[in-house]
Amino acid sequence: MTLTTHDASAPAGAEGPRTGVDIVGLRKRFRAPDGTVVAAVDDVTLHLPKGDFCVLLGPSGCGKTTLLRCLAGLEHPDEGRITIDGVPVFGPGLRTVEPQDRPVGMVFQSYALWPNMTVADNVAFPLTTGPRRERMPKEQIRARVEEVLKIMGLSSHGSRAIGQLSGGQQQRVALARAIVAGTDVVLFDEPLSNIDAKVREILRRELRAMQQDLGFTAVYVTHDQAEAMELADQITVMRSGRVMQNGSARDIYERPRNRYVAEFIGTANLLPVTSDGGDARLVHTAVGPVRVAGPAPEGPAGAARVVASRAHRWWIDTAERPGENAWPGEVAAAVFAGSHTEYVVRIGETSVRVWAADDPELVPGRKVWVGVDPAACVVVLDHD
Ligand SMILES: Nc1ncnc2c1ncn2[C@@H]1O[C@H](COP(=O)(O)OP(=O)(O)OP(=O)(O)O)[C@@H](O)[C@H]1O
Repeated sequence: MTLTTHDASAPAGAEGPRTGVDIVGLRKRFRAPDGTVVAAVDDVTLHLPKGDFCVLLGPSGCGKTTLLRCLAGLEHPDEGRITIDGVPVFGPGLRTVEPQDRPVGMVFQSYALWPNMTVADNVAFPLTTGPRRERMPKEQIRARVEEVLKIMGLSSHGSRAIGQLSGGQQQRVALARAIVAGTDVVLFDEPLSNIDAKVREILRRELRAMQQDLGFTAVYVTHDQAEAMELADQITVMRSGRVMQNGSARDIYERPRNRYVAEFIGTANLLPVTSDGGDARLVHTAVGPVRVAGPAPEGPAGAARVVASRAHRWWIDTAERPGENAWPGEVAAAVFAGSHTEYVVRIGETSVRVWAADDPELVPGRKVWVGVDPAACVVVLDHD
């Protein structure tokens, strides 16, 4: 990465082969104080394409930070291989490459800035320490620091002390420091979670624009699905150290692989499949047959499956509307959520959630018809 903006007119291949980050069979276990062993990263194989914004997403404890720290060299994996932009940094028979020698920048949740140094000195730090020390003359460092401070909107703050900045500004300094050395990969560990909601939104948009402009590969850890959806070219959903699904935000949202992914991202109705019958596109559930779309799900024959559909793809009507994927029901609850109202509707013993425009007639006890577009119904595995 250079600190000029990305030249979209450059001929294909002018930047060399597209590599990015390759992780193969990576494992990292920890021993807890009580002696139990935790598989924080459990046989992870993953390709993070060069120039993409890749998000590692999952609940607390799923291993996303440990995986990121393995990439940074801050954690020593037990097994596997890591290659960053064609450079093997960890693998069998390989001398482990130390964090400062890896071609990565890193931004932490806690900013990790030097409080006694000025903004400019913090940003210059990666250029004045480690192996680059001899290579860059002072004047060039000053010019480079000015360039990144400008990108981050901090041009007039170079001589300030860190303590004189707001949280959002401090994180901008940390971002500037991560990109100053021109590394092609920048690792982010929940960088916006200490920043208040409004500033977080702005920084998120700026970060995405800056990443696209400069063209670096971003690997970004978060537990916030909205943040993941907004930022990512590729989302990796993790659970208990393992990758549950890897794909674009749209893939993950519209074609979740299993119940876990469907429930972790967005609001889904999950109807257990009681039998497939003969037609892969018409499955049987407790509410009756459901017409579904999409490819047949992976997994062994006979594995438990559920039909997943998003709450906003359902409709609700006080008029009778019999037909395919339509059922009579009764409103059990209505919760006003601003942009929509969530109606909980009982269909026999089963409850579904329907997100629809607020309607004062739809009160608990009201008889209604609900239904869902078959194109919005996919069959997914009930378990991992
Ligand atoms: N140094 C350590 N010693 C022992 N166990 C650890 C250590 N670091 C992480 N773990 C355990 O490994 C698992 C994964 O932790 P990790 O911090 O990678 O998860 P995470 O998904 O990033 O969670 P969070 O969002 O809370 O940071 C957890 O069970 C955690 O308790």
